[in-house]
Amino acid sequence: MSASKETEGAVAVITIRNPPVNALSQQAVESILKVLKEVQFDPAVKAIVICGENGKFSAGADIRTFENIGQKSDSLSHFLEDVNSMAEKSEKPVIAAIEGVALGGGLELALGCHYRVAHVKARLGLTEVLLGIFPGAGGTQRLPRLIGLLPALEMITTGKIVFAPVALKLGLIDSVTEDNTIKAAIHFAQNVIGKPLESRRLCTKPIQCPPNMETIFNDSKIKLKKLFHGAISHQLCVEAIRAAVQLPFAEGILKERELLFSIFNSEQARDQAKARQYAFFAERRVTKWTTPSGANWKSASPHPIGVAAVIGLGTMGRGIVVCLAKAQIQVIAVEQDGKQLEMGRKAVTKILERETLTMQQRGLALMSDSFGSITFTLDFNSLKNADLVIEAVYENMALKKEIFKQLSSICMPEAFLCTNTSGLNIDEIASVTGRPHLVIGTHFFSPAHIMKLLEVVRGYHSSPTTISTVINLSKVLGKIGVVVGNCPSFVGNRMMGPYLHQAIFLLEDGCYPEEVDKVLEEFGLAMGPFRMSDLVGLDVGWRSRMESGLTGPKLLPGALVRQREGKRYSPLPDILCEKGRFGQKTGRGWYQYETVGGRNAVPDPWVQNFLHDYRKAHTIKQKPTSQNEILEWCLYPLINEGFNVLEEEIASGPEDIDVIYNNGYGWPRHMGGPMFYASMVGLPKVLTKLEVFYENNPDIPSLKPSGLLKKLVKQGSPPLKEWRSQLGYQNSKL
Ligand SMILES: CC/C=C\C=C\CC(=O)SCCNC(=O)CCNC(=O)[C@H](O)C(C)(C)COP(=O)(O)OP(=O)(O)OC[C@H]1O[C@@H](n2cnc3c(N)ncnc32)[C@H](O)[C@@H]1OP(=O)(O)O
Repeated sequence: MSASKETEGAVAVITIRNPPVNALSQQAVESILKVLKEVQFDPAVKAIVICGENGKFSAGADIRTFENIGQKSDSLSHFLEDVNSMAEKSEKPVIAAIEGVALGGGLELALGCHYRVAHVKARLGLTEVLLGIFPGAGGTQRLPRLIGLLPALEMITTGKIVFAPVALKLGLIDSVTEDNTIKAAIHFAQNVIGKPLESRRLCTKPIQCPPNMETIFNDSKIKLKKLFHGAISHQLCVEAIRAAVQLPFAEGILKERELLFSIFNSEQARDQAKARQYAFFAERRVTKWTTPSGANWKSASPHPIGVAAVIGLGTMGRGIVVCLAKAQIQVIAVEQDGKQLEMGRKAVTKILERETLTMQQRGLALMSDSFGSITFTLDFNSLKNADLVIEAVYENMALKKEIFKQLSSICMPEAFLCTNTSGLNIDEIASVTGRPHLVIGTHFFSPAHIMKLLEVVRGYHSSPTTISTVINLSKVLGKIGVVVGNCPSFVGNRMMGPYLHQAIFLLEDGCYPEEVDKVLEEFGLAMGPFRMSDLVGLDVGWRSRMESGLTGPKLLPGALVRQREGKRYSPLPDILCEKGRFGQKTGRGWYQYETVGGRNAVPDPWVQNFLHDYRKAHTIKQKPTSQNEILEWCLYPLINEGFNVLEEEIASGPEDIDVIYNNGYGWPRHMGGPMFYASMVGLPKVLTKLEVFYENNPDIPSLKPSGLLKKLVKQGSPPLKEWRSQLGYQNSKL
């Protein structure tokens, strides 16, 4: 961990060294300061270049040192600001040579420099807000002075990262190079030696402000509240930028410091920051997968995938084709039916056109011919050329088995066979092939080209190489792959089950869909259970319940309306479906919509009357339910199922579950994920509540507290990072 100096003629090159990402620890900043002082006083040095070792400028503060967030991170920011200020005041030109990343404190350091030269592929951003803090080393004061109020407001409040070409357009950097960045920066430095520096010092620059600033700040706060559901740091960013506009630079720096300090002083803001930092490391932790049999990320090497095939061009298949093509993988897209194939081709082309436009807007000159080529075909035999096949037909075991039987004989013997399913048994599908070790589940989330999560479902026979290949593929696709075990509905949907049932029981007991949704959305979930069900389509669950005989023609005669095999059952969603209310797709569901396919959910008086009549018909007494009761009643059973999933070794650690929920189910990152949330609430409290719920509702088995939860409480509720050791897995490094 150091910064070193070399000289190239009259130019001193300071290199930050702290592998793997040149994070700015206390020691690293001390070292930069020391070398910077040294070169300031060296008469032979006429200009200074600052760069990072191994193609990365700096990923900002060392997040690992934030563990006990408080004064320490606060003073680290002040310290970095001292360095920034020294660079800014230097009488010799200081040039940041940005390769790879300049993020958070890394970009703040670059803003203290007089000039910035970046490699064309470099990424720049003030990402602090995504870790629950905000730029505290002058970033909120310098960025608006450099690129203007509105772009700075957007970058700082959302943590948006821009590529060098966009940064150049914004005026964030002065030059872009496709060649050696350090050499380009040295050359740049040589050209500016002796030129006046006053106009290059951001601390002296006025901010160009539009006249309606107050409206801009207020609108921004409202927008951020909706977007980030009550996360405090985003709001504070706006206040810091307001200070940049209203105060002289030095006072603005003091205000920035005061606001940052307020995060460390508020328990709620501190918890949100802890949760976000946990979520960051949890995403890295899940790449180091393990299975109960002892296979792990180190024990297998992934195979590269040059050609991938997708079978079925419905909504999921189309999205999967798009993400493979975007990753420049050659795709064979197969359909059974000519009309479906044509519709699929058109839909994929349309999405890729939109993606091209977005890429261009983001400064990535990626034209459609830079996507992997796609062959649309009805010919199943073309699958013989694929390294990996993803079957994405609808959820029907017989159909999937039929397809896998064919794949087994058509595909290369070493080809990997994946099934995109949200809950079917992988082993049953693998059993019809002659290569169960190469079969694995890939549960994509809709829309597949956008959602980051991929549940990678290991079957009993899936080999470590197969797991490793698909996890690697998920990274290539820009997704986060989480390895999970094979059980009905896997991890995410399995935990959703009790949550959705609980929400529906609340309707029987006196709540309305909009009331329940409001509580969960205020908690931070992207969508409450009823809006989400309307989006997914109520018919999906209805079909599956009919299939399993819970409702419809297969229901055994004499079954009670509100009970199945002695367990509480609510027929409410079945009745809605019988009335043709499938959600957004029919314009009616738990809500009403302005049109068929509309998205704006409006409370429906029909639903209210229907619930009223239903309660009356079943003589259910309406119970008043507080917001807190709604929250606990819905979330604690979801968490409880998470503990069951851990106990059964379906997920290998709490981080896996949290990554799944943060990236696939709209869980608010500033709440860390359901398991992290449970650890913050306190396991004894969750357990006690579940015990009371179960005692009062013995006909709801999902309320029965999980054995693992009880065990952890009995052991004195160890911190989350120790739960893994209770499962026989290696200890978490978090
Ligand atoms: C002196 C401080 C003064 C002011 C304070 C300012 C506040 C901040 O700067 S907050 C930090 C802001 N920085 C970020 O948000 C960047 C976070 N990192 C990333 O986004 C990515 O890691 C990446 C830099 C884009 C690299 O991505 P990738 O190539 O996919 O590799 P990863 O697997 O993500 O990371 C590799 C390895 O590095 C660890 N790591 C990354 N960033 C940091 C960091 N800032 N601090 C500490 N460690 C970091 C990451 O955990 C990985 O470690 P493993 O042990 O291999 O898992």
